[in-house]
Amino acid sequence: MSEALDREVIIRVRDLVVGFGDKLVMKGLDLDVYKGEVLGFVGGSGTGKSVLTRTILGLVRKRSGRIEMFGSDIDRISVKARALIERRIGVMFQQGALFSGLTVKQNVQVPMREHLTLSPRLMDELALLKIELVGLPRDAAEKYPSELSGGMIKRAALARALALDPELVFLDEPTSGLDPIGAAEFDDLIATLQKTLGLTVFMVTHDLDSLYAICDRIAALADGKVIAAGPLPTMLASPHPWLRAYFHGKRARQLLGDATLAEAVR
Ligand SMILES: Nc1ncnc2c1ncn2[C@@H]1O[C@H](COP(=O)(O)OP(=O)(O)OP(=O)(O)O)[C@@H](O)[C@H]1O
Repeated sequence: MSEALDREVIIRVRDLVVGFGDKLVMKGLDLDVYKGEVLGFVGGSGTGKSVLTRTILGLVRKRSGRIEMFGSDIDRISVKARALIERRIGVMFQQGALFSGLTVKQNVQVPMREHLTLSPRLMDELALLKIELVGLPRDAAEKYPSELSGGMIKRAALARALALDPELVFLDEPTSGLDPIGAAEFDDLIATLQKTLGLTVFMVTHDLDSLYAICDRIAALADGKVIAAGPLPTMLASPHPWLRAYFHGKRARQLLGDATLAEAVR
């Protein structure tokens, strides 16, 4: 508790209500994301993980509630202040969402063009740095998304998310569609970048391996609310039926082993 009170909150969501027509997706949701952590955000299919991400990013309109980022209520700041906050954020959407008509380098330069005024040469150098940072070969820079493998597309999308040297990164199912080895390599990349760049990471994922391998805390969404949040042992010990099914199901047992799970709930 005192640890939580001491930590700087980068995203604070309070009493968030979001809906479409007469259907409510968020029903008074609260969430804190702390500076420097990797928060894994889980929930059943269609519970609203993407909607929450998009609402925090200002892409979906909320009905009520408060969203603060970097200490500012995003409804109460000027357009200029909002743009400054956007510069501190990187986003990797599901499936990469690269522009198919642009090369990898040009994709990485999109946020640079939007937010910075740089010479073409400097933009090229910066884009190449980001491309190397995510472990892509230099010659990937001139390739189009259709010429890349699934894993390379993810890396290119991550390079674009890092284009503006963000402090906070949103990753929407970063390892989906990758084979287990590719997914583990991508987890390692995220963990390394998070440590070396001091990033705060908000990661929506279905991938139990990622949760175990790289998340400092996990938050679970069900019925429009965060039903539990904390480090893995806290989540494993939760009596909530959805969490028990999720963390103690067959796949979890294969990953963690029965002994670890039994230890966690003792
Ligand atoms: N623009 C929209 N208009 C109407 N309903 C929407 C819209 N966007 C999302 N929804 C609905 O909101 C709910 C939550 O969707 P969301 O995509 O956030 O789920 P999710 O938890 O990310 O699911 P998954 O894990 O399958 O990606 C779903 O019922 C979806 O149909």
